[in-house]
Amino acid sequence: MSQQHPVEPIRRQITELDQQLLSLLAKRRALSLEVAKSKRDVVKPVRDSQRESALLTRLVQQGRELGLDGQYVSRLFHTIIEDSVLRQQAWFQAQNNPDAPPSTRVAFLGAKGSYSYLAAQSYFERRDQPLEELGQDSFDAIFAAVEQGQADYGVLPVENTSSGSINEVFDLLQHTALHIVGETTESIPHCVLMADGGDPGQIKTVFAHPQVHTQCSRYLATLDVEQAYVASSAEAMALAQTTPNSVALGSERGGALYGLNVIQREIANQPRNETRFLLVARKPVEVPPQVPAKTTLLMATGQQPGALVEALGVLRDLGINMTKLESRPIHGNPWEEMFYLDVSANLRSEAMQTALRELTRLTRFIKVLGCYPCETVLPTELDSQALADDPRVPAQPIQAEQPLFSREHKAQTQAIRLGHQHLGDGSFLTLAGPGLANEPLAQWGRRVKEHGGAVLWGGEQAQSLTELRQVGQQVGLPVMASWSGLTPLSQLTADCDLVLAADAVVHHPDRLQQLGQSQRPVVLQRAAGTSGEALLAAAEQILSQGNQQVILCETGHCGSDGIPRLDLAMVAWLKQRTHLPVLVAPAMASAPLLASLVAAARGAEADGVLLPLGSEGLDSDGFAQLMKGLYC
Ligand SMILES: C=C(O[C@@H]1C=C(C(=O)O)C=C[C@H]1O)C(=O)O
Repeated sequence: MSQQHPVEPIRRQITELDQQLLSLLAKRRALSLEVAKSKRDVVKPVRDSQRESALLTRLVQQGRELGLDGQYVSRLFHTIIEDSVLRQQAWFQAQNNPDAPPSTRVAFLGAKGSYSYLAAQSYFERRDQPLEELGQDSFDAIFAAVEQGQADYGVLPVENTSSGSINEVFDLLQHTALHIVGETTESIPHCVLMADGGDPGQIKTVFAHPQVHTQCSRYLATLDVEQAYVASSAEAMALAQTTPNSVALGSERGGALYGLNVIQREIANQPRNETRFLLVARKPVEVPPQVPAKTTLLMATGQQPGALVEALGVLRDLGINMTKLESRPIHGNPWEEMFYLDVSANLRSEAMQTALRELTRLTRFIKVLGCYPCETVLPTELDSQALADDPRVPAQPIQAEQPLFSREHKAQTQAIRLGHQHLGDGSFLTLAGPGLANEPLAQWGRRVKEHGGAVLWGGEQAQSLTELRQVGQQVGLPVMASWSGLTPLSQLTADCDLVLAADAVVHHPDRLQQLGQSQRPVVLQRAAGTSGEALLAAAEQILSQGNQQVILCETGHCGSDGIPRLDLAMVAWLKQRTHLPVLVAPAMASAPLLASLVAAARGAEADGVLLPLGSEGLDSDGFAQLMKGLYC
C-alpha cells in the first residue's frame, strides 16, 4: 500500500477550514441582508462609514492578537464589506422597482469569458438573477438588441483606468432612447493565456481586443511577435485555443472557460486596471433614498465664451458633485461638442431638480441619460496609526535633535483628523458633551451634531462607553471619553475615537507610555498646579512612543470668589512653543461669560474649545446660542 504523503492530512485540515470560512461568509451575507431590511424605514444611506471604521479598527486589533497583519485583515474585510453593501443596495433597488424586467436577457460584447460577460455576471449575481447570455459582436448590436426587445439589458464598457474613455459607446449613447439603469466597476486583471501543451518560448501571435492592447502596451512593446486585433477578449481566447504558437490577452476567469492557462500575470500598464460598465434598459429606474445615486446628463451649451463654466457653476452652487465630464464631437456639426456629465445626485432630489431647471435655461440641448445606483464602494480608510505595526512590541522611543513637540522640530501646526474635520488646520472646532455627567447621551449627541460640533464627549464608565460609540455612530460624530487611568486604556480605545487624558495623567509616566503606544488622538489636559513645561514634557513622552496625535488642552477653573479663571497667556505661550494643536476648556460660567471666554480663546489662536454640556455645563439653549455665535 502506498504511504500517505505527510502533506495530505494538513491539506485536509485546510480544506475543512476553507469550507467553514465559506459557510461563515454565507451566514454573514444573509445577516447583512437582514440589516438591509431593518433599514427599510430609515431614510439614511445603506453605507455606514462610522460602523465600518469601528469594525475594521477592532478587527485589525483582534487580528494582530492572532498574528495577522493589519493590511491583510483590512483588505480581506474590504472585500467582504463591499459585497455586503452592494447586495444591500441591490435589495433596496429591487424593492423600489418591482416592475423591472422579470427575465434577465443580457446583451454584451463578445462571448462567454469576455470582460463584459464577467461584468454582467457580477452585476446580476448581486441580484440573484440568473443570466440569459446574448453575446454580440459590436456595441451597435448591443444597443439594437435592447432597443428591439431581444434583450432586457445591455452591458457597455465606458471607461478604463489605463486607456480612458471608450468613445464609441459615448457616441452611441447620444442617439439612443435607452436609459442608463446601473453601473458596475470591475477589476480587469489582464494575463497572457495559452492553451495546454503550448511552449511559452515559441509564441508567434498575440490575440487581443484593441482596448486590451492599449492597456497592456508597455508589456507588448517588450515582445517581438505578431499582434492581432480581434473584436473581443472572448474571440481572442477562442483563437488562442485553436491557433498553434499563439496566446490571448484576457482574464484568468475567462481563460478557464476556454481551457487556457495563465503564463504571465499583471501585464496591464496600470497596477489598478479597472473598467466601469454601464447597464442600459428600455425603462428608467428609481433609486431609493438609502442608495447613493448617480445621474448622467448629456448636454450641449451655447457657443459663447464661458458657457460651460456657467453651466457647471449651477452644480457647484447647489453643492452637486460632478464625478466625470467627457466631451465628444457632435456628428454633422464640426467643432461643436456634446458633454457627458456624471453627478453624485438622485434625479428626484430637490437640488437635482433645481439644477435641471437652471441647466435647461443655459443649454441648447439637455437630456437625462439615466439615474442609477452608484456601485463604487471605496474602502473605508483606517488611519495609518491604526494599521501601524504591532503596538504590543515596545517601540524604540523616537529621538530627535529638537524636542518632538517643538516648532523647531516641525514648523507647521500638526493637523489631526477628527471625523470629517481637522483640528489644527486653521479652523476652530468644538468638542462638546456631558463628559462624566450622567445625561441623556443621545439627545446631546444630536445637538452637538446639529450645531456643527466636531466631537461628542462622554464618560469613562465601562457601561456608557458602548452607548457613547452607538450614539456617535447614529449621529455621525467621532466620540471622546475622559480617562484618568482607572479603566484599562484598551477598553476605552475599543469604543472611542479620542482619549481625553485628565490632568493627573501628566504625572504618571506609565500612563503616558500607554497613551504613546495607543493609536488614538490624545487630548492632554493641563490644570492649575501643572506647569506648561510639565505639560510639554508629558506630551514629549507620548510623542516619543510613536503616537503623533497629541492635542493640548488648557483648562480653566473657578476662583474662590466664584469668578472663572482662564490662562490665555498659557495658550499663546503653548502655541509659540509647540506645533501641537491647543484646545481651551473654560471653567463653567454663565452662558454669556462663556461665550466671551470662547471668543477670547479663539483670539489667542487656540484651535478649538472643549465644552461641558448638561447639568454640569451649558443647557441646550445656551449651547445653541454659543454655537450660532461661533459658526453662523
Ligand atoms: C451591515 C451593515 O451595512 C453596511 C455593511 C457593513 C458590514 O458588512 O459590516 C457595515 C456597515 C454598513 O456600511 C450595517 O449597517 O451594519
